[in-house]
Amino acid sequence: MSKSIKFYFDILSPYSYFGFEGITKNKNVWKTSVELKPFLLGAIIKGSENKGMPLTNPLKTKYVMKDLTFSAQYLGVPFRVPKDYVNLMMTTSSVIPQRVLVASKLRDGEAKMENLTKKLGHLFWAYGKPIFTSDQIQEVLRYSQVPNSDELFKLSESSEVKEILKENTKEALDQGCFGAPWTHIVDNSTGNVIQAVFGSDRLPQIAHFVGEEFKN
Ligand SMILES: N[C@@H](CCC(=O)N[C@@H](CS)C(=O)NCC(=O)O)C(=O)O
Repeated sequence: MSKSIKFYFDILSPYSYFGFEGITKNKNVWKTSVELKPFLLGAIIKGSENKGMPLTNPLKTKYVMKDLTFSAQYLGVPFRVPKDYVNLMMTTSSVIPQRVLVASKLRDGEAKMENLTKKLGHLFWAYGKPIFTSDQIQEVLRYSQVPNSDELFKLSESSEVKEILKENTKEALDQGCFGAPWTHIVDNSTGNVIQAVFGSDRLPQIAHFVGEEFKN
């Protein structure tokens, strides 16, 4: 059976950052096609009524703070736990950068969106540069030398882009999504999702399931 992969991610999610780095490192040598889909973690948490977010439980919070560094070191991904991490995660919306990524995919295609996601991911998760407000993202787009960045930002505010982001989020929610990153393995002959998977740490299993090798 021929299969393909859809990888849903949110730049505000550190595990999405790890998963994005992991899957993009491998996908170019895979026969299996991988589509990268920005979605909105906040809407996923709300839509799935996930009250068990790690950061609402002190023991889980303590665990996650260590697990992040532990995972980043294992994966060889540059990473620093941001200052005031818990508060940041609870109060920040990623809707602006996520719309910019949808706009980038729409205007410039998947490969350019992949590059931009990596840039944003590194700037925020490795260097602590904020990317969440209109001003912050516009500055970063200019600094990253994205062509016609003002036009791209304008496109990110269009109803077309807003709808795509909502649609991506709904696609995941419809398959039982409650967190990020989230992956669908699709049967190409029917278009049906045959397996939906939570977490960056499941990438080796996903690769195995589609008959590919996963390298860290
Ligand atoms: N073990 C997973 C953890 C992923 C994770 O905790 N993701 C957070 C967002 S950064 C989440 O969606 N949590 C929801 C939950 O745990 O219910 C991994 O290594 O990727």
